[in-house]
Amino acid sequence: MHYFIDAILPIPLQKLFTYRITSAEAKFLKPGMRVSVPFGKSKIYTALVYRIHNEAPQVYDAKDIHQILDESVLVNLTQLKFWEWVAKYYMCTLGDVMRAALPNAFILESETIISKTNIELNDTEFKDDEFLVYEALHHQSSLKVQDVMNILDKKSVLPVINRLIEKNAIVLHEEIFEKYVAKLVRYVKLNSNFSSETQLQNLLEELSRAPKQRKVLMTLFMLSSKTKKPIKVSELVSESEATSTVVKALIDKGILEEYFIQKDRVEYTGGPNEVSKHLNEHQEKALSEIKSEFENHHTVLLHGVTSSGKTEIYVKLIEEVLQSGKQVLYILPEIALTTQLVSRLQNYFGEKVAVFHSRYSSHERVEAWYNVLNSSPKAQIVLGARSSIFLPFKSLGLIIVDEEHEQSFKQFDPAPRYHARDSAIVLGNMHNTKVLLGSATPSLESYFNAQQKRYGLVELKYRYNDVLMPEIELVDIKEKHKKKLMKGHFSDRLIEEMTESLGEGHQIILFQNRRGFSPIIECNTCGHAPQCPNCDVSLTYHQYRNQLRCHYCGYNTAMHTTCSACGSPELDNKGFGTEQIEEEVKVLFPDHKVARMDLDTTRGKYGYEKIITAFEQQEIDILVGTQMLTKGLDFRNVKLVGVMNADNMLNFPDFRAHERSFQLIMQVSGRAGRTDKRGKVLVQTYNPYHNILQQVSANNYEAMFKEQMDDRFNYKYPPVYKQIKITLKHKDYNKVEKASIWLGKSLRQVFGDNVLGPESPPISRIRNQFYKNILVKIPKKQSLSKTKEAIIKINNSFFSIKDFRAVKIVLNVDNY
Ligand SMILES: Nc1ncnc2c1ncn2[C@@H]1O[C@H](COP(=O)(O)OP(=O)(O)OP(=O)(O)O)[C@@H](O)[C@H]1O
Ligand SMILES: [Zn+2]
Repeated sequence: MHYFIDAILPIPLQKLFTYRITSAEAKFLKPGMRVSVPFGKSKIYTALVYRIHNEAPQVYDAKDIHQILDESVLVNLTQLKFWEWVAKYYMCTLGDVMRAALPNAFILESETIISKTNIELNDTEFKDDEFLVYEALHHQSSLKVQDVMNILDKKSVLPVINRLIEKNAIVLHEEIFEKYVAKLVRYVKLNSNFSSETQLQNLLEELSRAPKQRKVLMTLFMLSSKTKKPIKVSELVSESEATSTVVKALIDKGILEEYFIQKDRVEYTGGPNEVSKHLNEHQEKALSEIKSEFENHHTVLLHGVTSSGKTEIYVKLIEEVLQSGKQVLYILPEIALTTQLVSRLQNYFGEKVAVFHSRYSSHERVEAWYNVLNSSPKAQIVLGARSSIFLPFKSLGLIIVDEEHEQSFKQFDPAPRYHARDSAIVLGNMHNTKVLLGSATPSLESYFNAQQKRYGLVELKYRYNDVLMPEIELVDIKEKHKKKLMKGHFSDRLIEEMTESLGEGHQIILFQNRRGFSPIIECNTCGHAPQCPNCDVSLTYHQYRNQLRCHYCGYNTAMHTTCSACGSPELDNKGFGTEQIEEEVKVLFPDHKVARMDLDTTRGKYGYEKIITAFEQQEIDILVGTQMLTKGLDFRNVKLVGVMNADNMLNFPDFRAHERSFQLIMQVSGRAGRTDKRGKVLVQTYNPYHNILQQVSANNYEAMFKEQMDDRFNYKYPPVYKQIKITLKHKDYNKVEKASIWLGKSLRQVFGDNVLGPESPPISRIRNQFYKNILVKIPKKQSLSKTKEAIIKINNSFFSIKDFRAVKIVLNVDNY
């Protein structure tokens, strides 16, 4: 009898590949183990065993596998089932999913580049073959897998490489990552030897001969009685008018004790092993509602206003799950922005929290994988970005999707183009586990699902501490321009409020949407932006054709010379960025420190952490930023938030622009007044009567939801219709045009008017490839899987046309 495996290769192959194995290998191998296999003429890949069987392939001779790479299963059966769902739902291959799911270090291939780490290791730690490779890396900076084969004069080198990775001796080229170490601040306190009355008396007596030291000590007592916060050395020195030598003398004598805390991880907490907070009555009620909703629903949406203390509720739920010995998956939109949350959870759960993110080194990711796989106590709570849904969970007890409305849960490129929230819900189903979605501004689709009773819904309307929601004031900048009350992009009202806030020692956040750079035409006089007559979106300016175009239906018109609303000739390609705002702030408030948080300033390794920490430590008075600022950050001293221009968000050419604007403004407003005093938000706009802004200032999510849903019904957009976007790419414009017309026609024959396009996207050429988009809208009652089957069938006929074969097609399911 012959034995074979079907294997998943980490490349986009439509079918699994079959390899021959020996009967001994067949006994040992299980689905979910890795093997290395030859592919093509000379390539070697890491593949994953999917099925073991006795059926020889019909059309080719199966090759032998090279080598077995695992001693036990690396990917469990539930994961394989989940991969299958992802591949089917998002219309990609299992190889695509494998590549997204496994840390790179697990899928070595012949092209992988290997280099040495900076860690010097002892020669005795290596086996002979490992040493040869390690040695070679001292003479040349990097090696390919093929080089390693030559060095060792054998083909099966992946196990050697794997062992070297485990020993931290080598890394794969893409990843060199260091952990951020926050700047340490030096503090002092009285040594605990002097805690009793008498000891203290004796000490003061003793110090009567050292008046300077005595003064420092008395100052320390004075400061400690005034505040509960730790006392900084620098503060003590300046308050007691002493020198740091005097303080040092006291430390050397063992009278004072110096200590360090990472400033960004402390203050309001009692150290690393805090117990979870006592919930207030609203939180308590929400918690019990969540539990009762879970009795009838697999997924529950927690709609809790900003700063209502949702995180503390999650903590209570996590505690319960941990007691049952199960694992918790807590996913967040962008881990880099959530240092704050990591430390909050670590305060409560210490080592049990594992963080998983693509920016971590291969070693760390491999370690996290094994910890989860083995249900190690070190990874009972996995806090991660979207890719953490692919970890090898054995017994999930709860999935939390925080800030569920965030767009960054969706992966746009490369395949699998999955949405981590939606996939997490499916994952939860497979594990028979509850899923909690949380947000202050839920996505329309989740709220819609809650209304349809598919999800349970729990509302939490009060901020923790009963602080009122920030007061929102709309500032009409059209009016201000007319009355000459603008300085640059700042209205007199904003300057007034900023001055007052700074005077009181509070911090300020100024929000300017990154998308301000998008090519939208806006009238300088009335703020009107030309709209598409067929769709609910603004038209986009295409410079090279001097046209206004709609991205959705292809409507186009020559660029207007005057505003179609007010007739003014002052049409402007709007878009000012954070940088410009920062410059203006420097001129307006030269005595205050301003910083900027956007893609440019956070690029470095510790970009985000540095800025967030500096803002927390109040080294920055005014922080200017993009939507990065809006995500779940918890600052204590911010009282004022300024939204520089609401219009460029509202006019963004996307059917979700209004929903997004509401979410962004509500979220950034939510950063104000989180402690005791009510915060204030100023929203500058040309159009204060815009419904979205009215809904924002009334904090009326339900009204926004209702109105937007009406639009979605009328224009057949999600969540009412589903949609699949099909993108065609080729370097020859005529070819892609012809191909897209053919495809559009064929799709229309099946789906009729629910096909939009083909249409050139606003950036129609990227890296010398021309793009065309086709959108397929899918009514609720039309079967999604049948729709996909039809699309695949049409695609197959497409590729059977010789002329089109070189055109690349990208399918994006739920492309929003
Ligand atoms: N029960 C509680 N006891 C003490 N402090 C609490 C409690 N609940 C919340 N807080 C504090 O209130 C602040 C806001 O809570 P949290 O960050 O959990 O709100 P949130 O609902 O997640 O907000 P957002 O949606 O804006 O991220 C935090 O500093 C938190 O520590
Ligand atoms: Zn249109």
